[in-house]
Amino acid sequence: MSLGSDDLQTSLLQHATPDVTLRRSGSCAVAEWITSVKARLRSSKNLRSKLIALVILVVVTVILIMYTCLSCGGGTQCAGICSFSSLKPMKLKADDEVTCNSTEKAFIGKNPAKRLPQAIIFGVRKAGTRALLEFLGLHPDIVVNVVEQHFFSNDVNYSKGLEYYREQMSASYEQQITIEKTPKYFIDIMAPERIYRMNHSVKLILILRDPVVRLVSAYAQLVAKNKENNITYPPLEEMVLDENGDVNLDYKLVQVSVYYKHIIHWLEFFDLHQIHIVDGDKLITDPYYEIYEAEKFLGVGHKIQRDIFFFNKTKGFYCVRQCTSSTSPPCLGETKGRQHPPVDKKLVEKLRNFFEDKNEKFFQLIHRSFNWTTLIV
Ligand SMILES: Nc1ncnc2c1ncn2[C@@H]1O[C@H](COP(=O)(O)OS(=O)(=O)O)[C@@H](OP(=O)(O)O)[C@H]1O
Repeated sequence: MSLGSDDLQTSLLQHATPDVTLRRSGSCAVAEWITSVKARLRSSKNLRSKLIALVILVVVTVILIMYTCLSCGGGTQCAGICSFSSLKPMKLKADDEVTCNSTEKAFIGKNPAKRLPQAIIFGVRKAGTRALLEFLGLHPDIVVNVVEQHFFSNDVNYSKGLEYYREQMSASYEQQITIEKTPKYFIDIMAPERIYRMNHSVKLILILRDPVVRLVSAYAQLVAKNKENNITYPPLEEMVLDENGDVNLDYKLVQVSVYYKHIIHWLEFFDLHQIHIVDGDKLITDPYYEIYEAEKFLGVGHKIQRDIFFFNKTKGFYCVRQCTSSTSPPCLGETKGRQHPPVDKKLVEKLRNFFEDKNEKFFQLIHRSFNWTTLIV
């Protein structure tokens, strides 16, 4: 059937009702509409009407895509055509000059009070726990406790009771959640049970990093701390290997990196779905993605936008344009992102071999695996 120019335009305009169509039956109706318009295009012999039809088709398709993306608001359901706008990792502009845009949280909430944390970042030390906490603290519905409490991992603190613990928390409003972080909890044998007793449905967050890189990071911290007191800390090789040249399991830094031994205790008390795992190596390269995943786990809305983060060349890490208080700087302090000492390749290989089966055991327990074989130490 051939349609005249006006007929074709009228017909196309009649079909150009994206709003109604979309609301009626979503993306299927949109696809149907596009197909029907394409069919009419094909059947028209008149060049002018074909051109007009094509222009209308393009304009309406663009409007439809914009409408769909705006109405899905950047959530997971937006993956696909809308992912360009929110989810895909995007390289951000390097920016060394940015200062922190101090926006004290303008809370409008009910019943300000100190509350026990509904979520705890319980480890792992040197995996990025501070960055994670600080970034989550940008969310208007999250209140973070900046001081590590060591409440569940320290008998003296624990004996002071939950009221004492609650008193240590920052005040929050009813709709907000409070988060505490103490990396030591992960390796503490008593912490899982004690936390379970406080709240068995607490949300737990565990940030992980390649165990070898983590070990070297912890070692760099010890070297730096000792240097402050004019003490020379022994070379890594000396600490990490025993007299036979095998990896020294008595060295605390090695023990912490044997993740499976620690997680076993947590899984005695908590379901895996209660533990959200953050990839600490990815938090360094793409903080937005990891924070977005944590927002989903915590059940707070998606508020921490990609453009809050910027890469600071001098620091070598992502920093934030927005900060929780007028005194907080955009980047984490100098104890975060230290220069690691050079480590002999053979030692790295030995450590990687040592951790291989231990990592495998850990992956089986958490039903997830990480590529911890290639990162530069
Ligand atoms: N954005 C940003 N800025 C600075 N540092 C960052 C960031 N994201 C992750 N990291 C990594 O965090 C590592 C320190 O981990 P923690 O905060 O868990 O350390 S601690 O256990 O609280 O001492 C720290 O380890 P080192 O690089 O070895 O110092 C960083 O690599």
